[in-house]
Amino acid sequence: MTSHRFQPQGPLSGRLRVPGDKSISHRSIMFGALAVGETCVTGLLEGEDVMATAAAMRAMGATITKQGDEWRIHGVGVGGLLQPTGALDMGNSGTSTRLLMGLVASHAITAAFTGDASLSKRPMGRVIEPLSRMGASFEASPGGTLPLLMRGAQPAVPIEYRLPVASAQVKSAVLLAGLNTPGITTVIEPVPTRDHSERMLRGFGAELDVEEIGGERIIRIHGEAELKPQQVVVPGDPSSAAFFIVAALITEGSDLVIDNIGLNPTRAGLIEVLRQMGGNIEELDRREVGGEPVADLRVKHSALTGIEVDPAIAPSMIDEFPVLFVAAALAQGTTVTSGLDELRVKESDRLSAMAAALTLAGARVTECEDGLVIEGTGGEPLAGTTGEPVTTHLDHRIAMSMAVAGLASRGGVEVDDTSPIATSFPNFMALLEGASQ
Ligand SMILES: O=C(O)C1=C[C@@H](OP(=O)(O)O)[C@@H](O)[C@H](O)C1
Ligand SMILES: C=C(OP(=O)(O)O)C(=O)O
Repeated sequence: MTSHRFQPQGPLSGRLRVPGDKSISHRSIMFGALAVGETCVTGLLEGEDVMATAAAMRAMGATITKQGDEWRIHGVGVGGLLQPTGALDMGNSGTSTRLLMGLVASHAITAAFTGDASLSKRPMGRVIEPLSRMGASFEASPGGTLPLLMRGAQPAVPIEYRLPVASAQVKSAVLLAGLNTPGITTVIEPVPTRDHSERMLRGFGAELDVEEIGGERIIRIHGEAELKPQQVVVPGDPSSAAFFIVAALITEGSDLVIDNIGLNPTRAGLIEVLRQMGGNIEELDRREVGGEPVADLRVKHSALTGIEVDPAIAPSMIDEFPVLFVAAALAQGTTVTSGLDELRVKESDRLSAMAAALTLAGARVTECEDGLVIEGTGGEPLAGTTGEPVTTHLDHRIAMSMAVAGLASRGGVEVDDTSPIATSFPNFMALLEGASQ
């Protein structure tokens, strides 16, 4: 555990660049490892979560190396994954676990999945259920958690699966299992979630179609696919940029440009909500990078007003709520959020963790069953923590959100453990320090 006190540090200005998108980075390694030939990836996020995916794909036969700024992946072909000799250690990463369980489900592989204390509490029943229907079998810990052992099915059975939770990880697990399954595997998504798997699988040459009927998305993947190696350019992660967007909005005098941010509509909910609150966020040089819309964002200090956040927007900003709560704590008036049950099953219970942390830092927060209600200060800094530090519960987003709260406090915010930040944003502390110089 490495504790740190985050202090007010003056306006954020100049330009900065955050690391590559975590979701796209995981997928570029997985899909590269299933293509025949060499995939090259630039802008890959070198965080611990993505490295857990890389280690697992190596353990199942792929060759993954870094030369200069470029990652090169020699794939084994769909159906060609090898039996790993040891357990696959997923660290802190839900995305690695659920997507790789999907891949293993349609290979003749038996694999043990393990993870850290946070990941070992997270629900895997949501992927065990559809993957069992496809023929895989499981021995999981009580409650459907890690560690677990799974046996893939060869051949697997194609299914039509309606997602019971809005989850891109569950959607992707079924689609990835479908890659090596004869016939057509169908996922019905009542509420759209991030669509990187669909975009990238198409880019790698899979036959995948998406039909929209009455707001639902019906995604069909043709099995026994052949993936072709690609040149992937990973855009900057909007979920990482979120910390700097909020930091600039709530710190007086700030005028910051964050370069090269992915603005896929299934990820851009936070920007919309912050604009509704009065945030001044300008998109510069909108363009396309690696098949994703991208822009540089210019963010200026703004007087924010509390709002009622429409729960329908939640899937497009699911990882950004912790830092939105910080913005709300500094806004004028009340912010009400609801429909956020999924936040209770992330790296931590993010509703209770943020309610406790913000309260300790002097904010006025009420925790409800499926959201938080926050009375903002109207721009006045929070008091900050005095005695005990805030608890991050092995959750990178709690640590970074409370770092941002520290900037907008009188006495600073003490965070008990900054080490989880390395899972998604290894240079966060250095960038934060540099942004005010
Ligand atoms: O598919 C992905 O890359 C992700 C999906 C989301 O999880 P859920 O599918 O559990 O909502 C998100 O929270 C996670 O950080 C990354
Ligand atoms: C929920 C997250 O990641 P994962 O599910 O991959 O652990 C996150 O990065 O906020």
